[in-house]
Amino acid sequence: MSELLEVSNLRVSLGRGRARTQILHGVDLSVASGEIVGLIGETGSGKTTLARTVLGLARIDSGTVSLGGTDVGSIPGRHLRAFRRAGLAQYVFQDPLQSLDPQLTVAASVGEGLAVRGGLRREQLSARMLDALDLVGLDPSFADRLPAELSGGQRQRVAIARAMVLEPGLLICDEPVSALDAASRGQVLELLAGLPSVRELGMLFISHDLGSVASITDRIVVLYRGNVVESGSTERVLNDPQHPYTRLLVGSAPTLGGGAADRGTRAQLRALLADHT
Ligand SMILES: Nc1ncnc2c1ncn2[C@@H]1O[C@H](COP(=O)(O)OP(=O)(O)OP(=O)(O)O)[C@@H](O)[C@H]1O
Repeated sequence: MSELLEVSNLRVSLGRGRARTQILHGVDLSVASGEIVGLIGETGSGKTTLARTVLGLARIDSGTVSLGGTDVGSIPGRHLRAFRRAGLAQYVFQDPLQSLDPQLTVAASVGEGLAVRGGLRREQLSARMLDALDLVGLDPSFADRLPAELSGGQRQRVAIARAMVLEPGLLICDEPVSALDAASRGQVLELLAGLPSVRELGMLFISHDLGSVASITDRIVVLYRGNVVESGSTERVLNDPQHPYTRLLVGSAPTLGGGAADRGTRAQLRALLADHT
């Protein structure tokens, strides 16, 4: 497996003037083609900021982000749009309605990125769009529907098709199943888990839900207040967490044997955490 994404000692600040705050404090992370890496951490730990930086949407203070061999931080501002349009990394949001225009049919939504990129004839565009629908398990009859006519799970499939049609090397999924009901959640997770074996793809899977993370990732990176406090194989991190914060997360996860850490234990871990950060 070759490294697709290589993040090294990344520091990023957000906000302006006096409100400017450092969010990422020297983050290291990599994703190889063919693997699914889970990025976990509580609200505000910097997961989305990291994802946005990879997409060229946040300015880098120092450190590097290399995506498919391109140094994202050194792309001149005037070329960033072209970089994003090339679609080497694609983003799947928690709420598919964020990426789907309610006025556009499924066909128009899925084909939009390709149309903007240009260079394809109408029939080629249509064939690629149908191919992407097939990839996510939707038959051609969905092409003429509007988002309002779809279930939550079907909408998320369309959002995934819209990303995959651009043949990205990296798919960043930010809480992709947390807005779905339990049945659709399982189906969409199964779909995502299978993508790297049918397309040349690496995936960064961001989630609070350790149950989902456990079911589809190869490796896990744990982010705490903008620092990577632990990383390793999914099995090792979940079965033998080393850092107190990871122990707290794993112990509190209902889907992993729920609340294994009782209140007393959590209080102890929180105290430990205070010493470790
Ligand atoms: N534009 C901004 N200006 C200043 N601070 C910001 C800005 N956007 C986000 N932040 C802050 O950066 C921190 C990290 O936010 P981020 O969204 O990356 O966290 P997260 O781990 O993805 O959280 P969540 O799980 O809730 O999505 C938070 O404290 C947030 O308040």
